[in-house]
This record gives sequence, C-alpha cells and structure tokens, in this order.
Amino acid sequence: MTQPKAVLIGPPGSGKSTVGAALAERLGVTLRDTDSDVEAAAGRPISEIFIDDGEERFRELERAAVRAALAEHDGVVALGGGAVLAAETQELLAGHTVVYLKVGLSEAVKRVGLATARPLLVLNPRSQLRRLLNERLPIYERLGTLHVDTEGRAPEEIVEQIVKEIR
Ligand SMILES: Nc1ncnc2c1ncn2[C@@H]1O[C@H](COP(=O)(O)OP(=O)(O)O)[C@@H](O)[C@H]1O
Ligand SMILES: O=C(O)C1=C[C@@H](OP(=O)(O)O)[C@@H](O)[C@H](O)C1
Ligand SMILES: [Mg+2]
Repeated sequence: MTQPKAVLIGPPGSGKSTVGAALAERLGVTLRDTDSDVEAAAGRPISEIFIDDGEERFRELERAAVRAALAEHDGVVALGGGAVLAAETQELLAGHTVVYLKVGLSEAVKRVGLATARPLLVLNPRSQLRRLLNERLPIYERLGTLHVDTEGRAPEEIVEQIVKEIR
C-alpha cells in the first residue's frame, strides 16, 4: 500500500514546507505540499482564492488535496496549517506517521513576518496567530504521532531527529 513516509502538521511558521523539503531530500523522495496542490488545482495563488471565493472554498479544495496526497503519495507530505481543522482530514490521518512541528507564538510571528502569502495573517499577524494557536494546539497535539521542537534548531537538525525516530 502506498503511504507517505511522513505527514507534517503544525501552525503557520512551524516550518512544514521548509522541513518537508529537506526531509524529502534526505530520504531521497519527493515533497507534496498541499498548499501548492490547491494553487495548481485553482490556477491561482492561495491569497487570490481567499479573496475571490472565500475561505470556505479554499478549505474545500484543501480537503480534496489532502485526500489525494494521503492516498497517492509515498514521499513526504506537508499540510497547510489549517488543514487539520477538517473532521475528514483528522480521520484520514489515523494510521499515518504524523509529525507535529512545534513553534511558540513569538517565534512563529518572527518567521511569518510581513509575508502576504498567508491571507489569514495579513492583518495583525500576532493576534491572528494567537487565535489560531489557541484553537489548534489541542488538535496538533492529538494528531501528531511524533512531536518535534523547532525553536532554536536548524531545519537540518530537525530532519535528523525525524529520520531517526520514524525509521
Ligand atoms: N527551524 C527553523 N528555524 C528558523 N526559521 C525557520 C525554520 N523553519 C522554517 N523557518 C522559516 O520560517 C518561515 C516559514 O517556514 P515555512 O516552511 O513556510 O512554514 P510553514 O509551511 O509551516 O508555514 C520561512 O521563512 C522559513 O525559512
Ligand atoms: O493556517 C492556515 O489556516 C493556513 C496556512 C497556510 O499554510 P502554512 O501553514 O504552510 O503557512 C495556508 O494553507 C493558508 O494560508 C491557510
Ligand atoms: Mg507551508
């Protein structure tokens, strides 16, 4: 059966896309980032999907992207930070190697900076991130089969820990 080597979850700025790429390279497989899949399916960047069609439509496309990635991909999968909110996705993640990348509020704010790529964080990133973290931390903690600290650690070091623990 095809199954991803690891599925990365965590808040925006935890490093899912960055660590996902490095982990895939280290394992000699490819990365599937569901945010990129959504953009490819819609033919537009996420920021435009939010503006034109709204968050609900984005979540619909995201659920489909996650469903496909978990069913088809045998490399590394990086989810968007809010993907785990969907009950369907929570159920689909059961039985997978789910790596929860942990990051605190202040460090997440620093990392996402003023980037406009994340529509939920355009206005007042700190308070938006605080809200997201409050809502989602219990979900990340429950779904993650491996919890990994990312603060003060380079992506390569995080990758080495993941490789050691999922083998
Ligand atoms: N371990 C880390 N230490 C410092 N900066 C990091 C780390 N992981 C990721 N970053 C930086 O944080 C920002 C967000 O990373 P990204 O991989 O896009 O996170 P996510 O996909 O979880 O939102 C990027 O600028 C990235 O270079
Ligand atoms: O947390 C969220 O709800 C979102 C996180 C983003 O992905 P990253 O977590 O990779 O930044 C992206 O899916 C979208 O902007 C919504
Ligand atoms: Mg990402």
